[in-house]
Amino acid sequence: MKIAIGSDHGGFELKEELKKHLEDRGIECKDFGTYSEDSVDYPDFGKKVSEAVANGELDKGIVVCGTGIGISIACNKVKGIRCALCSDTYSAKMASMHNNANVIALGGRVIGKDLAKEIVDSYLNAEFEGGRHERRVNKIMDIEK
Ligand SMILES: O=C(CO)[C@H](O)[C@H](O)COP(=O)(O)O
Repeated sequence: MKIAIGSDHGGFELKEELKKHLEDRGIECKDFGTYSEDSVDYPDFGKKVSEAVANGELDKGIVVCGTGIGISIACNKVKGIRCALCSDTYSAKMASMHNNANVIALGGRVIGKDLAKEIVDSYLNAEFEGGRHERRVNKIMDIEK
């Protein structure tokens, strides 16, 4: 599995932590920036990560801004993206099992790094259940048409 990862300045520190965590787990990452704590605009990075997932270059995405809210909104504007803002491990697991989320967003100013790593692991370790959830996800995707 290959992961696209990106953040703004508010999520930079957590993004770096998560990148290291994924690499330690042997999961390949492509970092779409930002690459410092200099102030930037989160839609630019949500768009880059989401386009890479939507076009199939990478399998899933992880995005971080200060709250996770702005970057998740931006990601969900990209066709084919289902981005879930997660602040707990149960939601992260369900984002995968029920919603087939292909990107998760985290708030670098909201959650600590250890919880963030557990959230990422819960998301990546879970699989989409399909069945009734597939029908509902298809209805979400139909809204884009
Ligand atoms: O959380 C965010 C968007 O939802 C941003 O990271 C936050 O708005 C950036 O704020 P500032 O420019 O004051 O650092």
